[in-house]
Amino acid sequence: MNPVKVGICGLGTVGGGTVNVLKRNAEEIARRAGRGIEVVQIATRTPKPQYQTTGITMTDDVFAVASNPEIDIVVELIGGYSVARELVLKAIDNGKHVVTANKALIAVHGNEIFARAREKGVIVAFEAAVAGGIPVIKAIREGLAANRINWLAGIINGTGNFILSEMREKGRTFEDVLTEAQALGYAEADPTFDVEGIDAAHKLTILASIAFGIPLQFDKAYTEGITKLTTADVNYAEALGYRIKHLGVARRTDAGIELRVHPTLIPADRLIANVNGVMNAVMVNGDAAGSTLFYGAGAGIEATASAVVADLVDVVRALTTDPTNRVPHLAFQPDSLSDHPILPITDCESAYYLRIQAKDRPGVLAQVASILSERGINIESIMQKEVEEQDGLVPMILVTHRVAEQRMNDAIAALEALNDVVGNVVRIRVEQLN
Ligand SMILES: NC(=O)c1ccc[n+]([C@@H]2O[C@H](COP(=O)([O-])OP(=O)(O)OC[C@H]3O[C@@H](n4cnc5c(N)ncnc54)[C@H](O)[C@@H]3O)[C@@H](O)[C@H]2O)c1
Ligand SMILES: N[C@@H](CCO)C(=O)O
Ligand code: NA
Repeated sequence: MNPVKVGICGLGTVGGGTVNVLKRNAEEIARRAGRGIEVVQIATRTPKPQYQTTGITMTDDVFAVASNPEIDIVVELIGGYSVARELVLKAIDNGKHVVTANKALIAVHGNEIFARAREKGVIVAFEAAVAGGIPVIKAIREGLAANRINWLAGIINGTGNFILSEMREKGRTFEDVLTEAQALGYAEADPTFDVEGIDAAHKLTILASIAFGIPLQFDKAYTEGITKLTTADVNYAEALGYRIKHLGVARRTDAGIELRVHPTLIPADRLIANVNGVMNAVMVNGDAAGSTLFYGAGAGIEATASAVVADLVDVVRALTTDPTNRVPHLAFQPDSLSDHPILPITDCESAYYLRIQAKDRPGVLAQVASILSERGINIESIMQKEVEEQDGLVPMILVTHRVAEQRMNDAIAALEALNDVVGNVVRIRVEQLN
């Protein structure tokens, strides 16, 4: 099948990431989508030579993309309200599907845009608009579709959370961290959107609509930023067992829906209180599922591109006439499954915690170390109890670097064969998960 043709408007942080991810993972993406996804045109005012655009038509006119008869899907990544609105409406009028990362646009003009899209029978997808790379829109819309959602609460601005985390952990100044967030591409074109809570309110507005089935009502959201927070309050909160986080909260009550963004004290031992840096997290409480928590990078080049490309895959799948291709049972199209082998455990790699019961004699440690080093196993840390346990045995605790299981099996057999080692070596695998 021919690839689906895509036009991208905006080659900044997210646009550049999208071009990169589409190119790097082209084959994997086509195996999932059922067709290739080809970028044929990019509109930008600021061409970026670092992105590979060979074979792609470049223009500075976003409306040329919306009118290009070759293009099936327009990706809006220019940001802002007015040109983006015109662009998206024009693309829809021309029968194109739209993918956007623009939460300001959806929160403020979404009702109008969706109505127009319904008239024209096209899809408008916006996973990247909320919490960057976290697929939270999909999770609420599809995964939690059975639930009456009671409330949701989230850290939904990466820049703000990055600033608060760096100020608390490293004592850096607000301005210093904001400048870094801008350099990393996290911040909005106007960073007051981030630090005054406007961006979070845009996202919360979208989440509330998806959670409760209400029209988008950004103008009703209460918005308070982080600019008035002081180090003193951060420290007092800490002393009381709390962390201060900038939260968006949407809660259903008998009287109506609470829609509010503001700094909030959260007990320090809650998972969401430990979400730091550019990471975002959204907690959703539904009557059937209870509380679920979605965590991941809330901003940044490829994290956001991940959500944009996922929306592209969704649109491509929706275009197929075969319903089984739209939701492939194993996420990849059935004729695209690969024969990559599953490894036997002996070929699997991990780090290891080892506990060795050794006789309290000089030279045992050297013997243990040489058995491991002969097999290329590096020791990360070692702990030997000073005091003898019963029977003159001293436990020796080691943590190793990653190594294939077979090699560790050989090493353990050699360790157990040492005269000064008694009984079996206890092994527990270690995963750093970072
Ligand atoms: N940066 C992030 O981490 C992130 C995450 C999620 C969502 N978003 C959203 O994605 C969108 C893009 O953000 P970004 O960070 O990539 O912005 P950016 O400023 O890095 O890039 C915007 C690009 O659009 C181009 N552009 C803007 N107006 C144009 C016009 N009228 N004609 C032609 N080109 C135009 C600019 O030249 C630039 O290449 C915004 O809506 C933003 O809110 C960003
Ligand atoms: N400026 C936004 C980008 C992601 O939406 C943030 O920092 O969260
Ligand atoms: Na998302």
